[in-house]
Amino acid sequence: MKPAHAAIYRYSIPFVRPVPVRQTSLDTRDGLVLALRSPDRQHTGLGEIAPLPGLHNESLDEAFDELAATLRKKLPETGNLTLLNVSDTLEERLYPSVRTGIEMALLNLQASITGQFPELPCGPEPATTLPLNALLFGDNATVLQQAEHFYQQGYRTLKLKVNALNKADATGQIRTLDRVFGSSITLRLDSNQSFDLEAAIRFLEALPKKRIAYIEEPLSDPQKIAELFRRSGVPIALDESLWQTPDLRHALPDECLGAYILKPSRIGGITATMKLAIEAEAKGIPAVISSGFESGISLGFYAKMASLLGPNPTACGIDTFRQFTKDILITPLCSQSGSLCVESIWRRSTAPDMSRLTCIEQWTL
Ligand SMILES: O=C(O)CCC(=O)c1ccccc1C(=O)O
Ligand SMILES: [Mg+2]
Repeated sequence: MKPAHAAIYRYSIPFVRPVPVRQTSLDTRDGLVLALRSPDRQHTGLGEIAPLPGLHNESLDEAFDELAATLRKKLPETGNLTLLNVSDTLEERLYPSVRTGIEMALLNLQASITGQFPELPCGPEPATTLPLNALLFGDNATVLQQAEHFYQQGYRTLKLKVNALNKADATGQIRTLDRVFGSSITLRLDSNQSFDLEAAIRFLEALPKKRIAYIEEPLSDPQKIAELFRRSGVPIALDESLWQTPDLRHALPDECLGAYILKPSRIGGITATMKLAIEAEAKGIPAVISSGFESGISLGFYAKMASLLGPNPTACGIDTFRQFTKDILITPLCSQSGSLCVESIWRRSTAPDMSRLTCIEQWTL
């Protein structure tokens, strides 16, 4: 299989409301879509390259330059691609967002040609539906309103953004959610490395701990994660640490780890993410496929990835499609009873509304 034509498109989608990332907040999501086409142009494979300010180090322009340079050097002839070998077809030093987009496009092109998405070699039975965690952020009234809305829709896993700077609000929000929904929900917290150790301990001590599955990246100094677990008993999920300090996970006792949060475009590709997911599950740690506010093109693909991990997946962090006023797909993604139907969501993700994409460069490879 060898792509013969390539095109790079650009998109810009407004968020429904400003989305907080690290120190700032964003009004629009900007990204690139790579389309690889077969020699007869009958088949197209799409991949998305969308570094997020505050999450990625590379800018969109830097990603574009590297992507264009990679395409100019020609993509290699490839045999039977799987999620575990697609990475071998590319050179090692690529930005994580660029690697993810090219791997996604190659796998989607092969899936279009063969008529089916490649399964994992010797993998478990795939899931057909995928539960999601609803994302909660904002002031007290907004968080409760959102939680009630999602609960009515069928969501049972809620992920709340908490920040050391307004921990009193977060504490109140979590206690309210516990009082209103009790044991019918599971709460996940994400502090994006905002607490120091002592503040995190005090924060967690004041919470209904039995309701909390884990806290993602509680500490500005992740080296103290084991101590935080020892002193609080709350399992810790790794997100930023997985790429900032990749060896840290091996130094932590398995029982302290609540999950690996896996954002392919930040981890550095489809293969790298699947390998980490398989590592986590082998240790009995949930692998939560998550996203960095990418478009439906990535989210449909990530749904496929998550489904390949087994028939009973943990709730995924790809509910972010609802943060867009209008996605770039012909048929936007939607959930049913708080879950995604994997096959139909992936099919939707392969059909963009071309009027929302601007072509910026194309090649015959
Ligand atoms: O995991 C989810 O449910 C949504 C994704 C999410 O929270 C996120 C989105 C963009 C940047 C960082 C993060 C994060 O998990 O920290
Ligand atoms: Mg996180």
